[in-house]
Amino acid sequence: MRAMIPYKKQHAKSRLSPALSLEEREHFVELMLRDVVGSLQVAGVSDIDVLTTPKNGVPSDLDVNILFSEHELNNAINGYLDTVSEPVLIIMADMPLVTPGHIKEMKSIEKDLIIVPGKGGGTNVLFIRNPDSFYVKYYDSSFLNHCRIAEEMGQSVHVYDSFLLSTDIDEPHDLVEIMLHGHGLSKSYIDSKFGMKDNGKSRVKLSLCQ
Ligand SMILES: Nc1nc2c(ncn2[C@@H]2O[C@H](COP(=O)(O)OP(=O)(O)OP(=O)(O)O)[C@@H](O)[C@H]2O)c(=O)[nH]1
Ligand SMILES: C[C@H](OP(=O)(O)O)C(=O)O
Repeated sequence: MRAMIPYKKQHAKSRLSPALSLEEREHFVELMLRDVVGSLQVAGVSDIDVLTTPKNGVPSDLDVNILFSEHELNNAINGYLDTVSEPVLIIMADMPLVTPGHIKEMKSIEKDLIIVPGKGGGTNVLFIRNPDSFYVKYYDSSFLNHCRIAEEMGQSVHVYDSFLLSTDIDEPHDLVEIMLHGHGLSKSYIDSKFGMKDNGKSRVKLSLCQ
C-alpha cells in the first residue's frame, strides 16, 4: 500500500484565524504534516506521496514523494487516483492525532473502502483498495458522498469509528484536543501558545498563554 497526503500551506487553515496569525498557521500546518508523515512511517508505510503545488513548499528533509497539481482538491485527487494501481490511504494533513496503531488497524480491515468520518460530515481518511473503482468528492457532506460513491461503484465499506481520527484540526476549539490527546511537534507548538481554561461544569477551553 501507499499513502497520499493532500497539502496546502499557503493561506492554510483560515478557520483557525481567530486563534493563529497567517504566519503561525502556515508554520503549524507544516508541523501537522510532519506528525502525519511520522505516524505513517512508524506504521511501516514507506511510499508516501504529498500532493501539493510548487508554491506550498513541502520541506525537503521529509522522506516523501512530492507530486504537483494545480487543480482544486477534488480534481487533483481524482487525477492522482488515475495514476495509482495499488491500495492507497488518503489522509488529510490536518490529522495530527493519528497514531501508527490507527494506520495498522485500518490496513487489517478487509473491505474495499475504509472511511473515517470527520466531525460535521467531512472525510478524514479514505483507504481505497481499488483506486480504479472509486473517485472522491470532498467538501459539504463528503462522508455521505463517499458512502454513495462506494455503493455506486460496488465497493464494500467499513466506517472506522474513532474519536481521535474524527478530529481534524479545523477550528480553534479543535486545538484543545491536541493539548489533551496530541503528541509530537503539533502538541509542542500548541502547548507553547495556549493553555487550557477550566470552565466549571462545561468542558475545557483554549486560553492564550501570556
Ligand atoms: N493539493 C491540495 N491540497 C489541499 C487544497 N486545499 C486543501 N488541501 C488539503 O486538504 C486537506 C483539507 O483541507 P481543509 O481542511 O479544507 O484546509 P484549508 O483549506 O487549509 O482550511 P480552511 O481555509 O480553514 O478551509 C488538508 O490536508 C489540506 O492541506 C488544494 O487546493 N490542493
Ligand atoms: C476536505 C473537507 O475537509 P474539512 O473542510 O471537513 O476539514 C472534507 O472532509 O470534505
